[in-house]
Amino acid sequence: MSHLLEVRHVTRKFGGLTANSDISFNVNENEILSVIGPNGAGKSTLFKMISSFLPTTTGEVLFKGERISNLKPHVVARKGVVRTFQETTIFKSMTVRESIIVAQHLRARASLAGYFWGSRMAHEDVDSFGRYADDLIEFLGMTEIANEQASNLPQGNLRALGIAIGLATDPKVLLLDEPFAGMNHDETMKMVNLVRKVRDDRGVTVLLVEHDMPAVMNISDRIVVLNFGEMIAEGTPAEIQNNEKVIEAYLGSADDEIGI
Ligand SMILES: Nc1ncnc2c1ncn2[C@@H]1O[C@H](COP(=O)(O)OP(=O)(O)OP(=O)(O)O)[C@@H](O)[C@H]1O
Repeated sequence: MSHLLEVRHVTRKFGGLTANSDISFNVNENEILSVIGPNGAGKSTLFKMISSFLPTTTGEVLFKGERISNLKPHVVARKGVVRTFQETTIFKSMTVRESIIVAQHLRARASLAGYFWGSRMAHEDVDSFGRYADDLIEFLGMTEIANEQASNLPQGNLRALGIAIGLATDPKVLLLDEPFAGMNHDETMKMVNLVRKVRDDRGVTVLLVEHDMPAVMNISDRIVVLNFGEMIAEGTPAEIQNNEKVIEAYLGSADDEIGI
Protein backbone atom coordinates (compact mmCIF):
# COMPACT_ATOMS: atom_id res chain seq x y z
CA MET A 1 0.00 0.00 0.00
CA SER A 2 1.33 3.42 -0.92
CA HIS A 3 1.26 6.41 1.42
CA LEU A 4 -1.37 8.79 0.18
CA LEU A 5 -0.79 11.37 2.89
CA GLU A 6 2.36 12.01 4.91
CA VAL A 7 2.34 14.17 8.01
CA ARG A 8 5.97 15.07 8.59
CA HIS A 9 7.27 16.62 11.80
CA VAL A 10 4.31 18.99 12.03
CA THR A 11 4.36 21.53 14.83
CA ARG A 12 1.83 24.29 15.49
CA LYS A 13 2.28 26.97 18.09
CA PHE A 14 -0.22 29.59 19.22
CA GLY A 15 1.98 32.13 21.00
CA GLY A 16 3.54 30.22 23.87
CA LEU A 17 1.19 27.23 23.51
CA THR A 18 2.28 24.23 21.44
CA ALA A 19 -0.96 22.71 20.10
CA ASN A 20 0.88 20.10 17.99
CA SER A 21 4.47 19.06 18.60
CA ASP A 22 6.50 17.23 15.96
CA ILE A 23 3.66 14.98 14.71
CA SER A 24 4.57 12.40 12.05
CA PHE A 25 2.47 9.60 10.57
CA ASN A 26 1.36 8.28 7.19
CA VAL A 27 -2.07 7.53 5.80
CA ASN A 28 -2.41 4.70 3.31
CA GLU A 29 -4.70 4.74 0.33
CA ASN A 30 -8.19 3.40 1.15
CA GLU A 31 -7.61 3.48 4.85
CA ILE A 32 -9.93 4.77 7.58
CA LEU A 33 -7.69 6.44 10.14
CA SER A 34 -8.97 8.10 13.30
CA VAL A 35 -7.24 10.78 15.33
CA ILE A 36 -8.27 10.59 18.98
CA GLY A 37 -7.20 12.18 22.24
CA PRO A 38 -8.61 13.95 25.29
CA ASN A 39 -10.09 17.46 25.00
CA GLY A 40 -7.52 20.02 23.93
CA ALA A 41 -5.07 17.34 22.73
CA GLY A 42 -4.64 19.09 19.38
CA LYS A 43 -6.85 17.02 17.07
CA SER A 44 -8.72 19.89 15.40
CA THR A 45 -5.52 21.87 14.97
CA LEU A 46 -3.93 18.91 13.20
CA PHE A 47 -6.97 18.53 10.92
CA LYS A 48 -6.87 22.21 10.07
CA MET A 49 -3.22 21.91 9.06
CA ILE A 50 -3.83 18.81 6.93
CA SER A 51 -6.59 20.66 5.05
CA SER A 52 -4.51 23.86 5.02
CA PHE A 53 -7.05 25.91 6.94
CA LEU A 54 -4.16 26.69 9.25
CA PRO A 55 -0.47 26.98 8.35
CA THR A 56 2.04 24.75 10.12
CA THR A 57 4.60 26.49 12.31
CA THR A 58 7.15 23.92 11.15
CA GLY A 59 6.88 20.62 9.30
CA GLU A 60 4.82 19.72 6.26
CA VAL A 61 1.98 17.59 4.95
CA LEU A 62 2.38 15.74 1.65
CA PHE A 63 -0.39 14.39 -0.58
CA LYS A 64 0.81 11.94 -3.24
CA GLY A 65 4.33 13.14 -2.49
CA GLU A 66 3.50 16.80 -3.05
CA ARG A 67 3.46 19.40 -0.27
CA ILE A 68 -0.09 20.61 0.47
CA SER A 69 0.46 22.33 3.81
CA ASN A 70 0.42 26.13 3.82
CA LEU A 71 -1.43 26.34 0.48
CA LYS A 72 -4.90 27.89 0.21
CA PRO A 73 -7.64 25.48 1.41
CA HIS A 74 -9.53 25.59 -1.91
CA VAL A 75 -6.31 24.64 -3.74
CA VAL A 76 -5.89 21.65 -1.42
CA ALA A 77 -9.57 20.73 -1.90
CA ARG A 78 -9.14 20.90 -5.67
CA LYS A 79 -6.19 18.51 -5.38
CA GLY A 80 -8.49 16.05 -3.61
CA VAL A 81 -8.17 16.61 0.16
CA VAL A 82 -11.49 17.86 1.51
CA ARG A 83 -12.59 18.64 5.02
CA THR A 84 -16.24 18.38 6.04
CA PHE A 85 -17.63 20.66 8.67
CA GLN A 86 -20.33 20.12 11.20
CA GLU A 87 -23.79 21.01 9.98
CA THR A 88 -23.50 24.72 10.73
CA THR A 89 -21.99 25.29 7.31
CA ILE A 90 -24.75 23.52 5.35
CA PHE A 91 -26.85 25.84 3.18
CA LYS A 92 -30.01 25.45 5.21
CA SER A 93 -32.31 27.32 2.84
CA MET A 94 -31.54 24.96 -0.05
CA THR A 95 -32.79 21.47 -0.74
CA VAL A 96 -30.48 18.47 -0.45
CA ARG A 97 -30.07 18.30 -4.23
CA GLU A 98 -29.45 22.03 -4.62
CA SER A 99 -26.82 21.96 -1.86
CA ILE A 100 -24.90 19.18 -3.59
CA ILE A 101 -25.07 20.99 -6.93
CA VAL A 102 -23.78 24.25 -5.45
CA ALA A 103 -21.01 22.41 -3.59
CA GLN A 104 -19.58 21.28 -6.92
CA HIS A 105 -18.46 24.80 -7.85
CA LEU A 106 -14.80 23.79 -7.42
CA ARG A 107 -15.18 21.56 -10.46
CA ALA A 108 -16.68 24.24 -12.69
CA ARG A 109 -14.96 24.62 -16.06
CA ALA A 110 -16.93 27.59 -17.36
CA SER A 111 -15.99 31.15 -16.34
CA LEU A 112 -18.28 33.37 -14.29
CA ALA A 113 -19.06 35.33 -17.48
CA GLY A 114 -19.91 32.01 -19.14
CA TYR A 115 -22.49 31.31 -16.44
CA PHE A 116 -23.87 34.83 -16.79
CA TRP A 117 -24.25 34.61 -20.58
CA GLY A 118 -25.25 30.95 -20.53
CA SER A 119 -22.30 29.58 -22.52
CA ARG A 120 -22.33 26.01 -23.81
CA MET A 121 -19.69 25.05 -21.26
CA ALA A 122 -21.79 26.56 -18.46
CA HIS A 123 -24.83 24.53 -19.60
CA GLU A 124 -22.69 21.38 -19.71
CA ASP A 125 -21.40 22.09 -16.21
CA VAL A 126 -24.91 22.55 -14.86
CA ASP A 127 -26.08 19.31 -16.51
CA SER A 128 -23.13 17.33 -15.23
CA PHE A 129 -23.49 18.79 -11.71
CA GLY A 130 -27.13 17.68 -11.70
CA ARG A 131 -26.22 14.17 -12.86
CA TYR A 132 -23.45 13.89 -10.29
CA ALA A 133 -25.78 15.16 -7.53
CA ASP A 134 -28.38 12.51 -8.47
CA ASP A 135 -25.69 9.83 -8.50
CA LEU A 136 -24.48 10.87 -5.03
CA ILE A 137 -28.03 11.11 -3.68
CA GLU A 138 -28.73 7.56 -4.80
CA PHE A 139 -25.37 6.29 -3.53
CA LEU A 140 -25.97 7.82 -0.09
CA GLY A 141 -29.58 6.58 0.07
CA MET A 142 -31.00 10.11 0.15
CA THR A 143 -33.45 9.84 -2.75
CA GLU A 144 -36.52 10.33 -0.56
CA ILE A 145 -35.18 13.54 0.92
CA ALA A 146 -33.55 14.96 -2.24
CA ASN A 147 -36.07 17.79 -2.48
CA GLU A 148 -36.37 18.46 1.26
CA GLN A 149 -35.07 21.77 2.51
CA ALA A 150 -31.93 21.16 4.61
CA SER A 151 -33.36 23.14 7.54
CA ASN A 152 -36.11 20.50 7.91
CA LEU A 153 -33.74 17.52 8.13
CA PRO A 154 -33.12 15.58 11.34
CA GLN A 155 -29.54 15.37 12.66
CA GLY A 156 -28.63 12.03 11.02
CA ASN A 157 -29.68 13.20 7.56
CA LEU A 158 -27.95 16.54 8.03
CA ARG A 159 -24.68 14.73 8.75
CA ALA A 160 -25.18 12.57 5.68
CA LEU A 161 -25.73 15.76 3.68
CA GLY A 162 -22.45 17.11 5.11
CA ILE A 163 -20.74 14.01 3.73
CA ALA A 164 -22.52 14.43 0.38
CA ILE A 165 -21.28 18.02 0.20
CA GLY A 166 -17.76 16.79 1.02
CA LEU A 167 -18.02 14.22 -1.77
CA ALA A 168 -19.38 16.77 -4.25
CA THR A 169 -15.91 17.60 -5.51
CA ASP A 170 -14.97 13.91 -5.88
CA PRO A 171 -12.15 13.93 -3.29
CA LYS A 172 -9.47 11.29 -2.73
CA VAL A 173 -9.28 12.06 0.99
CA LEU A 174 -12.17 13.09 3.21
CA LEU A 175 -11.50 14.61 6.64
CA LEU A 176 -14.50 14.16 8.94
CA ASP A 177 -14.77 16.31 12.04
CA GLU A 178 -16.66 14.40 14.76
CA PRO A 179 -19.08 12.65 12.39
CA PHE A 180 -20.82 10.78 15.24
CA ALA A 181 -21.13 13.64 17.74
CA GLY A 182 -24.55 13.91 19.38
CA MET A 183 -25.90 10.78 17.68
CA ASN A 184 -27.69 7.89 19.34
CA HIS A 185 -26.51 4.32 18.80
CA ASP A 186 -28.66 3.61 15.74
CA GLU A 187 -27.73 6.88 14.04
CA THR A 188 -24.06 6.22 14.79
CA MET A 189 -24.21 2.73 13.29
CA LYS A 190 -25.88 4.10 10.15
CA MET A 191 -23.15 6.71 9.84
CA VAL A 192 -20.41 4.11 10.45
CA ASN A 193 -21.86 2.06 7.59
CA LEU A 194 -22.15 5.11 5.36
CA VAL A 195 -18.51 6.12 5.92
CA ARG A 196 -17.40 2.54 5.20
CA LYS A 197 -19.45 2.53 1.99
CA VAL A 198 -17.80 5.78 0.91
CA ARG A 199 -14.40 4.17 1.40
CA ASP A 200 -15.31 0.76 -0.08
CA ASP A 201 -17.36 1.82 -3.09
CA ARG A 202 -15.83 5.17 -4.01
CA GLY A 203 -12.23 4.52 -2.98
CA VAL A 204 -12.12 7.54 -0.67
CA THR A 205 -9.51 7.50 2.08
CA VAL A 206 -11.03 8.75 5.34
CA LEU A 207 -9.47 10.57 8.28
CA LEU A 208 -11.67 11.33 11.22
CA VAL A 209 -11.48 13.09 14.54
CA GLU A 210 -13.90 11.57 17.01
CA HIS A 211 -14.64 11.17 20.72
CA ASP A 212 -17.06 8.24 20.39
CA MET A 213 -14.67 5.40 21.24
CA PRO A 214 -16.89 2.39 20.41
CA ALA A 215 -17.51 3.92 16.96
CA VAL A 216 -13.80 4.68 16.50
CA MET A 217 -12.81 1.13 17.48
CA ASN A 218 -15.45 -0.25 15.10
CA ILE A 219 -14.65 1.82 12.04
CA SER A 220 -10.89 2.46 12.12
CA ASP A 221 -8.15 0.53 10.37
CA ARG A 222 -5.63 2.50 12.37
CA ILE A 223 -5.71 5.12 15.10
CA VAL A 224 -3.36 7.98 15.98
CA VAL A 225 -3.52 9.22 19.56
CA LEU A 226 -2.63 12.75 20.64
CA ASN A 227 -2.20 14.00 24.19
CA PHE A 228 -1.19 17.55 25.11
CA GLY A 229 -0.13 18.14 21.51
CA GLU A 230 2.16 15.10 21.36
CA MET A 231 1.52 11.94 19.39
CA ILE A 232 1.66 9.20 22.03
CA ALA A 233 0.56 6.15 20.01
CA GLU A 234 -0.31 4.81 16.60
CA GLY A 235 -1.75 1.40 15.83
CA THR A 236 -4.72 -0.83 15.17
CA PRO A 237 -7.79 -0.51 17.43
CA ALA A 238 -6.68 -3.60 19.38
CA GLU A 239 -3.19 -2.19 19.88
CA ILE A 240 -4.53 1.20 20.96
CA GLN A 241 -7.00 -0.32 23.44
CA ASN A 242 -4.14 -2.09 25.18
CA ASN A 243 -1.60 0.73 25.02
CA GLU A 244 -0.52 1.80 28.52
CA LYS A 245 0.20 5.40 27.52
CA VAL A 246 -3.24 5.74 25.94
CA ILE A 247 -5.07 4.29 28.91
CA GLU A 248 -3.12 6.60 31.21
CA ALA A 249 -3.86 9.66 29.04
CA TYR A 250 -7.59 9.00 29.13
CA LEU A 251 -7.75 8.00 32.79
CA GLY A 252 -5.91 11.17 33.71
CA SER A 253 -8.34 13.35 31.79
CA ALA A 254 -11.94 14.45 32.14
CA ASP A 255 -12.75 11.88 29.43
CA ASP A 256 -12.38 8.94 31.81
CA GLU A 257 -15.71 7.51 30.73
CA ILE A 258 -14.22 7.04 27.33
CA GLY A 259 -14.80 3.28 27.44
CA ILE A 260 -11.54 2.02 25.95
N1 LIG B 1 -6.71 29.70 17.24
C1 LIG B 1 -6.18 29.35 18.42
N2 LIG B 1 -5.54 30.26 19.19
C2 LIG B 1 -5.00 29.91 20.36
N3 LIG B 1 -5.03 28.67 20.88
C3 LIG B 1 -5.66 27.73 20.18
C4 LIG B 1 -6.28 28.01 18.91
N4 LIG B 1 -6.84 26.86 18.43
C5 LIG B 1 -6.58 25.91 19.35
N5 LIG B 1 -5.89 26.42 20.39
C6 LIG B 1 -5.41 25.69 21.58
O1 LIG B 1 -4.67 24.57 21.10
C7 LIG B 1 -4.91 23.44 21.93
C8 LIG B 1 -5.42 22.29 21.06
O2 LIG B 1 -6.73 22.62 20.62
P1 LIG B 1 -7.55 21.70 19.61
O3 LIG B 1 -8.84 22.39 19.37
O4 LIG B 1 -6.71 21.36 18.45
O5 LIG B 1 -7.78 20.41 20.51
P2 LIG B 1 -8.79 19.19 20.28
O6 LIG B 1 -8.04 17.95 20.59
O7 LIG B 1 -9.41 19.28 18.94
O8 LIG B 1 -9.87 19.48 21.40
P3 LIG B 1 -11.42 19.04 21.49
O9 LIG B 1 -11.47 17.56 21.55
O10 LIG B 1 -11.86 19.66 22.79
O11 LIG B 1 -12.13 19.61 20.29
C9 LIG B 1 -5.89 23.87 23.00
O12 LIG B 1 -5.16 24.21 24.16
C10 LIG B 1 -6.56 25.08 22.39
O13 LIG B 1 -6.98 25.98 23.40
